[in-house]
Amino acid sequence: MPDSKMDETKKKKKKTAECCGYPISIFFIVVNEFCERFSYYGMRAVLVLYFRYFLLWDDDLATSIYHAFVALCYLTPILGAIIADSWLGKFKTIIYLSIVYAVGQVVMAVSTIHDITDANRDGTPDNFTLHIALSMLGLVLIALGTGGIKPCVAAFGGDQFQEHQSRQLNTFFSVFYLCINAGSLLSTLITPVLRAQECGIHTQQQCYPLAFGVPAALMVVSLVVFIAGSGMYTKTAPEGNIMGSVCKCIWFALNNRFRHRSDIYPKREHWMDWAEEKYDKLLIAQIKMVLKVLFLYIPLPMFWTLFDQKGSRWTLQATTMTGDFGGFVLQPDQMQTVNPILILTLVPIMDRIIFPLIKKCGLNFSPLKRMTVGMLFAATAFIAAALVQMEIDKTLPNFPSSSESQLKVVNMHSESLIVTVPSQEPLLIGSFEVQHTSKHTTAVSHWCFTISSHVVFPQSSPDYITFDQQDIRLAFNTTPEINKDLSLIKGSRQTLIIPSEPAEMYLKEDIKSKPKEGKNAVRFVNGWTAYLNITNLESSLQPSETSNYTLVSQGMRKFTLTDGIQSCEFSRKFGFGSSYTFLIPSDLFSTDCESIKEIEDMQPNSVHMALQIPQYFLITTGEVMFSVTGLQFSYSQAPKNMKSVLQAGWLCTNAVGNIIVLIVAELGKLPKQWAEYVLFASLLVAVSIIFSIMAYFYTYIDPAEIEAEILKQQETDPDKKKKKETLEMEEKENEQEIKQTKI
Ligand SMILES: C[C@H](N)C(=O)N[C@@H](CC(=O)O)C(=O)O
Repeated sequence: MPDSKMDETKKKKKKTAECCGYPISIFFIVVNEFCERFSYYGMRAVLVLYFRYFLLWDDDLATSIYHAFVALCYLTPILGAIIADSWLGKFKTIIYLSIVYAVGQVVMAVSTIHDITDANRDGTPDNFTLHIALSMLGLVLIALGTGGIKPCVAAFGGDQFQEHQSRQLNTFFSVFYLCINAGSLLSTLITPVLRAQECGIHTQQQCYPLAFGVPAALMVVSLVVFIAGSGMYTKTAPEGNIMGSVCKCIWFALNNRFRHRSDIYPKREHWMDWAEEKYDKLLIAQIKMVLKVLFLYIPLPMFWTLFDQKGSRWTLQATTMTGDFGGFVLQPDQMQTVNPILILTLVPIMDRIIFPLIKKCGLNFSPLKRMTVGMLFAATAFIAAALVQMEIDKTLPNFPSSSESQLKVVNMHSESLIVTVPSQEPLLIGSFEVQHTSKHTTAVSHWCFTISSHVVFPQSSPDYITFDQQDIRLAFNTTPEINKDLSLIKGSRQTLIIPSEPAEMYLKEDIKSKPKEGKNAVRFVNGWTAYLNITNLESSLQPSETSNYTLVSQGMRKFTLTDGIQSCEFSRKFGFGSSYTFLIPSDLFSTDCESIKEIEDMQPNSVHMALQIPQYFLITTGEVMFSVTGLQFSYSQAPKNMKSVLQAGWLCTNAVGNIIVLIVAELGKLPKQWAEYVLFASLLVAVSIIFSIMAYFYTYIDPAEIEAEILKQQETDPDKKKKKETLEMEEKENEQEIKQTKI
């Protein structure tokens, strides 16, 4: 069937398939967008944690790859726009690229199954290279898919409406944006919960396969829903390679200008006017409009640089905070849901109340002014993030620098000990065994089997003595006196365990950074006379032995201790990000585990995640003013046939923003995280000042009006054909000149 006939048939179908004035096909597109955004944001919500804790990359690498991925997602729309406009049309482009997208999500989910390479069944993958390769392949396919379909889906939705449905068309775009945020909200809530589950074939680990698998399934659903609506869509044929024409026209203008660089040629008003010899006045005027807007876009990436750090730096910040909201516990990666929640509430509030109110006050809050204010809001969000970071830093332990070592002493011996530490007063270390007596209260307070914070060491953190030399000698007042030479590890925290037999004292390395994902690190020192099995520990503990740290989640945790004959249960409630050493006494079973004592190696996170809400509020207000306005501005200032070109250009500002994060984070490595936040805020303030100056000189246009005027002029322009002929003649003359010069 010829194309025109096919379109007619579709339109006829569409007329019958309407509901409340809307084409029914819109339902499929809106549901498709909801599922696709669920898939994209769900995967993105757990991505940085997957890099950090599954692939074991450090914060900087995890953040860099995350932003490189987001940048790629916003670069590929150009490709999608070209494919749709000049080759496949929107419908086929959406289908083919959605298949690529779904395959990418499945590959990504497979890459997170630790069991596929965990031959020794220790819970960690044996072949990280395979997992990295698979996940990178998955991410490239996802970026190609999500970015490729992005400029097509909304436009395809718009194509479904007929001229008399312009009111419904506007509502469609609002509903479309709400669907994006509803999908984002649900997935950002759900996928972190799925990730926090434990699953696995050989060992139980964080359930990344489920957290990535559900978004993959949603992408398949999205594709199926889109195909299901196939019979109802209005499918417009590809319009031709508009991007290609634009590039050729610009290239010709530049070339022609260069050839006529001599002063003998009269100047033209605009450098694009040098394309007049060959190209339509209309196309030239359209390109001028687009270039004017693209020029304004130059400072915009800085906004996205800050905006997209919600998913990386801010999520990592949340892992050092507490998410206990009383009735429920929020995971660090779930904090990102605050953004879509606020979007769903702020968009109507801004549109219905704030902007009309500003208009009523007689203020001209033009789109470009709104965007400038949006940038300033984003900058203040980062100042808020810096203030929160300063609060967090106050609660972080005083970790040793790379030239220092820290030491703590645990006395499991039955007597108090006096230890002489280099360049310190002799210290009394109360015995763990005699702790319930008042024997040791003279030198130390409370249950002090470690060197107490009450003994003043100006340079040490609580319970740790900090040394700036590696080799130290400790002297203990035992008979005969024990002298212990220790070689401390630089930049590390260690505990000297003095067992019931002091001569067998040994060093054990302590945790030296906050436990991952807001979990708690716990270990046990066995003061019981026989070996002990403890739930959650990898192996049984020999007498006087200290276990390695094991990670436990927030909440009430129960440990069962057994020596094979007797057993008892020990329960404790944990917060976020703490670390404890539990000391098991020799009267363990007679006290039913109650005599177990704890040393706090690291205090739990105490700064509440709710403190991140102001920064989320500020950045989302910025987003509504900047992003939503920017989209409308790009649409309203673009000529009819170049709306997708400008959309792709707009999305590109987001890509560049993410590339800037990579560069600034790598080049400007600042020792303090709060300083990096302040740096980003300052950069955005500087950029928003530049943007406001550029905006001041911008004149708003009505592209349709300009286009209509040019078309009218062209109709009465007899020179048009003549100009083309002159140009061809000139070109021939030039070629001949070149040939003659060569001869
Ligand atoms: C979830 C965000 N608040 C949002 O609305 N994002 C939009 C715009 C964008 O980031 O490109 C989307 O995902 O399309």
